[in-house]
Amino acid sequence: MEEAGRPNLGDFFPVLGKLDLQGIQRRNKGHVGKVLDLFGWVIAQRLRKMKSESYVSTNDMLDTLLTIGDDNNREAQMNPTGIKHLFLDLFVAGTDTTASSLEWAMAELLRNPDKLVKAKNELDEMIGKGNHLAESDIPQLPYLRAILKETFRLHPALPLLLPRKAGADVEINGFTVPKGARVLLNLWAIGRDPAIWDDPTSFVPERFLGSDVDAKGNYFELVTFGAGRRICPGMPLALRMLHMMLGSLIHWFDWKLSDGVEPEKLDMEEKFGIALQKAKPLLAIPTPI
Ligand code: HEM
Repeated sequence: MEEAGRPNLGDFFPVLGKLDLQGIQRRNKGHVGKVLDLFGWVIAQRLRKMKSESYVSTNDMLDTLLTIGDDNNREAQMNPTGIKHLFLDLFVAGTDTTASSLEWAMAELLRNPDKLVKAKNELDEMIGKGNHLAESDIPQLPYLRAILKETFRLHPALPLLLPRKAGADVEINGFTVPKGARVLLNLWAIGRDPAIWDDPTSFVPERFLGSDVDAKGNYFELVTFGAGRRICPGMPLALRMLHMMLGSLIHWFDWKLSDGVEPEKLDMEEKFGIALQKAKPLLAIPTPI
């Protein structure tokens, strides 16, 4: 992901694109090749196991896709090469985005201990100390949901979404976007626009309490996962995972920053790249409750 997000001269001067002067495409091919080899190995192992008579299906995603591949009556066919590339897509799109959103949420809570206490109290009240958080609890946890929305607003995992290309000349607000132009949507700036948000640089989950705004593509001020027919297909999984992981981290541990860092001094600098990551990884110490 880091390599793919490096500023590439070819993006600014398309005529230089094919020359790959910085070697970005060459290095990316190498990284992608390694990941594809790894998935290829996993698929080959599974196919070998599936041939054995004693094999009991796990019904996981790989088993399901391989079974679809065997079914000639289906319209959509999946062969191991297709599965390998599908896994690459999901792996690239789903790991850094989810991990960095969780890291930013934890960093904001450690920088704002009063919000952390509020989230902990909500979990204690709704789930009860010592009880595990379940997916079905998420609708009963408005403050936890508000924390994630506020994290998406300030720290969108893909701050410029994914690049688009105008299919035709389009006029928007008096500006002409010519056919073929690359269009980037600056979600980071929208999330901090004082014309839309009060006190935009502060972490205030409360702004989402009692508000209908969510990040599922219906409110253009918060399109963390994009919108429309190319909206992130991993959104339902990402939202479930993030609520479950963040809620469990808050519910099961007391947290403090390492090396005695004062909350207000926590470094929140961002690193340049496709995915918005913390420049300095968050160092925090959990104590089981
Ligand atoms: C916090 C977590 C995530 C965020 C913020 C996020 C955000 C996005 C965004 C903004 C897009 C581009 C949408 C557009 O073009 O308008 C996208 C595309 C995509 N995401 Fe996610 N995503 C996340 C997690 C995941 C997960 C967990 C998966 C899969 C396991 C996933 C799979 C994909 C794929 C395959 C695409 C490309 C879809 C296409 O080209 O049509 N994402 N995501």
